[in-house]
Amino acid sequence: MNGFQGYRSGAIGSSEGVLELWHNHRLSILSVAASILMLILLGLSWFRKHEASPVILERGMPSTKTATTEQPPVREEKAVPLRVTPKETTDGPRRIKGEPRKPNGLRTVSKPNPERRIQVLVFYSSLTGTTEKIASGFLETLKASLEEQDFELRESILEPQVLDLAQVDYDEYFISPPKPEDPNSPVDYLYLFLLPSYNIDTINENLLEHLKETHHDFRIDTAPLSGLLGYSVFGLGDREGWPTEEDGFCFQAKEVDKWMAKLTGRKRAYPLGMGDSKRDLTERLSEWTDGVRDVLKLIASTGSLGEGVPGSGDADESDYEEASGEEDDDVEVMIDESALSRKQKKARGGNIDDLEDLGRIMKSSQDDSKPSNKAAPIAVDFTTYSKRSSKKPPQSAKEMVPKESPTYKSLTKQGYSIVGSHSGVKICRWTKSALRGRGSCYKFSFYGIASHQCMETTPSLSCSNKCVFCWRHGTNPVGTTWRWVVDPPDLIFSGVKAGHYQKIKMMRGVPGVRAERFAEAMRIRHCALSLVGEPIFYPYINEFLAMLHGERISSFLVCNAQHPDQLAALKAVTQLYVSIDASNKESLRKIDRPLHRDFWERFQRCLDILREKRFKQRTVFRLTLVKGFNVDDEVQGYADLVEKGLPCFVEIKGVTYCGTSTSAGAGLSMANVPFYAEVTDFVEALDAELRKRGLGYGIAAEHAHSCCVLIASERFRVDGRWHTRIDYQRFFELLEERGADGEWTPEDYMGPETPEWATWGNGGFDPRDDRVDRKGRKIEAA
Ligand SMILES: Cc1cc2nc3c(=O)[nH]c(=O)nc-3n(C[C@H](O)[C@H](O)[C@H](O)COP(=O)(O)O)c2cc1C
Ligand code: SF4
Repeated sequence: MNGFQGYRSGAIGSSEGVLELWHNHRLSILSVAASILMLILLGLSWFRKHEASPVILERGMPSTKTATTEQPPVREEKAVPLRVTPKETTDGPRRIKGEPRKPNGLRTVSKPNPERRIQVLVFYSSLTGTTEKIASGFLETLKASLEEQDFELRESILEPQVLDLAQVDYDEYFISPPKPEDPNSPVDYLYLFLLPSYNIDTINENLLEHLKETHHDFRIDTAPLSGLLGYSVFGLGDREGWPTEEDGFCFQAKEVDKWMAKLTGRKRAYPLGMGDSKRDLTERLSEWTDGVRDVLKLIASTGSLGEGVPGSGDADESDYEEASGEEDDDVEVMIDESALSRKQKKARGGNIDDLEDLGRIMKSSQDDSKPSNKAAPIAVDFTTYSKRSSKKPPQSAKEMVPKESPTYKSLTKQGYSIVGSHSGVKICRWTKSALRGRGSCYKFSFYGIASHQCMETTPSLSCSNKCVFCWRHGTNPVGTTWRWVVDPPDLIFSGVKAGHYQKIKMMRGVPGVRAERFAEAMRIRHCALSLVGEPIFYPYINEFLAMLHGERISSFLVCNAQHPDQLAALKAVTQLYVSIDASNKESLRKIDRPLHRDFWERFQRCLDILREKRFKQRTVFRLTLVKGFNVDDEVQGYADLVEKGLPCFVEIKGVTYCGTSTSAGAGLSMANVPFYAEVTDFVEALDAELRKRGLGYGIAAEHAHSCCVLIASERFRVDGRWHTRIDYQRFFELLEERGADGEWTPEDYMGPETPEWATWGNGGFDPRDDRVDRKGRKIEAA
């Protein structure tokens, strides 16, 4: 036991003893004297404690008796209010809970203070010597990488130090940040931990006990280490003895990470890393080291951890899932579309012919006075004009989503980054989930897409439908023609990538994000062109696709079956989707609310085109089931459409309800969301109908978690086993060998067998991940 533990329990015990004396005993001269003596001792211990926490006092931390409404200001961040909880009972100590305010989900980016130096402290513990060796190697790597930095950066970072947790005085480092030796030369600290796990009593237990006690100590702030610049933990373990995290793999590193999050007020600088000392330690450690190095550079150049989604450190480190405003991305969510602006309504009545007449010269409407961090828009008019109309083309075009428009505000509020004037990128719920080891979307189960390496984007936020289940929140531009300035594809490509990476980086401090997945996420491998809007509306979609493929990023493109000419002209994509939202004209009109008068003919033509493409590309029908709209009595109709288009796959998915007050405006409610059993009933009926017609389809896979089932053509069944996954490597090889117009078939890049857990009847949840409910609580396998 270390000296500190004795000291703490003694102090608290004394206070209770004194109270008892006062309240429960008749006073004798002796007891009064003893009490006075104890009060003096208690006072001294208070004094000692506060003296040991100079940063807290300096920053105006209130004592329990002098509660103020101020929180100590964290360096370069605003002072934050303290929440004072009312006394719950008349006895017991008064508790004051201080929590750093969540600054709108973002950490402030500030300027470094040239006066201050950064000190990296590497704490480690080691029983059998592995971590000790690792720690000194890590120190050398860190020092060497600092040597490579430019002079200014080097100057601001002091030589990193390694500290053995068996030797350090916890009071010195884990009640408040250490005091600098020279008060005139202030130092800010970054704590790094290299920690093996032991299921026996070791120094790790003492450390954890200390961290917990500090957090729960009513006399000091719950986050007394918030003065640190940040912290990060790397755990060492052994999968041979402790194969999974549930079995205890690296459990103490996880605990230290959790308690440090609370004590620092969510200053997790980099996700928790974990390595198996017998297998992947070197690889995992080197990923974590790279990440930590980048963060250190960021701190040295900006003075803070930069932008970040709030991490952890809430009172209960609750594995908090951002519930507010978080929808299932890439799943259909019901939103009120009735709130179209008058302008938009007017636009609907305007030109409604298709984009056929490309290539007229257009006068860019770019406002020169605007700060331009983007390349100039392409001076080409892609507007289509009615053949019947004698109207002259307009001489200028506007931006689709100008910065000052309500659409821009609405989209950015929903988490989109707007790139240029008509493109958007957003990280989806599944990307976040995969970063935290909580499962990827159905595209992983079916096609092998790891969600944390997937970018969801669109080069056109505008669309020519107003589907009742669309989640555009009623503000997106709609139109049948491209009436806007066109941004060049390279601008969009670099912009969406930057936007995506920036959003991934903001996940750095979120509890549960795994260092390994975080590192992998910094390389986009897939692109889902399925965000709001209609991607093939963008006149340079083929050029944009070529850029994706050039960086070996696969493309899943979803279109709304309203632009047959663009669909016909589309070059190779990894997987080509057409939304099939209804099986007949009336139903389609009701659900998609298309702007094109000849929407049904366009739809039919798209199916013909898809049929033609089926031996060249992986073609998919995407059905979104909305009860009361497109399910009842439509099985035959859908089977007709499958017979017409003969897609490689049919994805059937229940609509997702986003629960906003605006949903009702589109005439939808929770009652329109089918249960999974209803989805599977429909799938079985459709499957039976397709079999009856001898079309060669079968139910291949499912992802019950997102209410999605996959029917596949027998072309993707080999020796009785489904092969719905994709060989991405082969796809790129084919593209590179034969070009985007080259000849090959979808079977040429058919991937390995669909994993057993993903096949029909097995649920489709990756057993390596943890299933959690919406509150982040773990769901045990049935
Ligand atoms: C007695 C004992 C208990 C251990 N308990 C765990 C454990 O609960 N979880 C884990 O992941 N690894 C466990 N390990 C593995 C060690 O954490 C791992 O070997 C580590 O690399 C040892 O680091 P060190 O040599 O620096 O002490 C245990 C090892 C021993 C010898
Ligand atoms: S495909 Fe990509 S963008 Fe779409 S839900 Fe899955 S991970 Fe998200």
